[in-house]
Amino acid sequence: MTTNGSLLSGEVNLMSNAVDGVTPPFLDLRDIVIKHGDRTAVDGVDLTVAPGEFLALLGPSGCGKSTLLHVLAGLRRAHSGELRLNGSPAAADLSGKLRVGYVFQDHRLLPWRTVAQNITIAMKSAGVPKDEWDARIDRYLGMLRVGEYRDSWPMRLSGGQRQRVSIARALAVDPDVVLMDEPFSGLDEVTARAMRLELSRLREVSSVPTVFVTHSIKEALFLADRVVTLSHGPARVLKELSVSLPRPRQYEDPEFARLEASVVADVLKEWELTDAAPGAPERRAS
Ligand SMILES: Nc1ncnc2c1ncn2[C@@H]1O[C@H](COP(=O)(O)OP(=O)(O)OP(=O)(O)O)[C@@H](O)[C@H]1O
Repeated sequence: MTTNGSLLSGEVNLMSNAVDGVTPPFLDLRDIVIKHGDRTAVDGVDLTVAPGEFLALLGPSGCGKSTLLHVLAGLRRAHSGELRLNGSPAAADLSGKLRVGYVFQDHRLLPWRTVAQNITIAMKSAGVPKDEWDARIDRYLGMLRVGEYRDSWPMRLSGGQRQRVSIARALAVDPDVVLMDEPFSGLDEVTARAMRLELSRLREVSSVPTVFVTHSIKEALFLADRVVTLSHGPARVLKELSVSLPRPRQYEDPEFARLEASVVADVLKEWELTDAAPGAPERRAS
């Protein structure tokens, strides 16, 4: 780590860099600090994502989850810290080093393009060969059960259907990593539950490493292999929890309820004790 806020850059080897049979994390972030101007948004976060892992980043509104995701997406540089990709040092700026499938809170489909055209635009900019476009559109829309809307305008779809299309668009670029920023928080609870189930089902056929940002404890426990709980802003890691319950998970399962209660106890204690407003410039002394 350099002292001027930027990181040492290095060759990025996207192939596995296993040493002595031990596969390194796909992504390995150490002591990452991210600032907006002179305000610290992420304050020394350590985070790993294993190959094929579904990781949930759980934190309260404004704590810095999206900011962290933006660094993973290569949209923003870390101020300081160490970042590794498959065991090899990577620069603070991941831009162009990973093919990212990004799913936003809102669908971000262009209303003047059909569903298929929206997906085509993403594939084109990701460099997917043209002769694969049609097959991929059919495959991923089919996988998300919205194949019949291939040639529809986004405005003809429900909110849940639009989010299905935006997930299909993210997968169609054959991403190295999928980043999802509260993709179901704009949906009603019934639709959100259906979408979580859909995503859980998708994991059976797709093992792209995924980082899923949420402030919903239920959602994190329903979906993730591992839940990383963040503090009030500026974000610090409070706790990590591996979730080994079989899928699809049941909210009413006593073990699910027990895990939920333990996370609630952890986060409420921290979040309630923090009287600083979200995004306050400095973290509380602990
Ligand atoms: N471009 C920016 N310039 C200045 N401050 C910013 C910028 N983007 C975010 N922030 C601030 O950084 C802090 C973290 O924001 P961020 O969007 O990462 O939080 P979040 O946990 O994703 O919030 P939410 O769950 O509400 O989406 C907030 O205080 C926010 O106001």
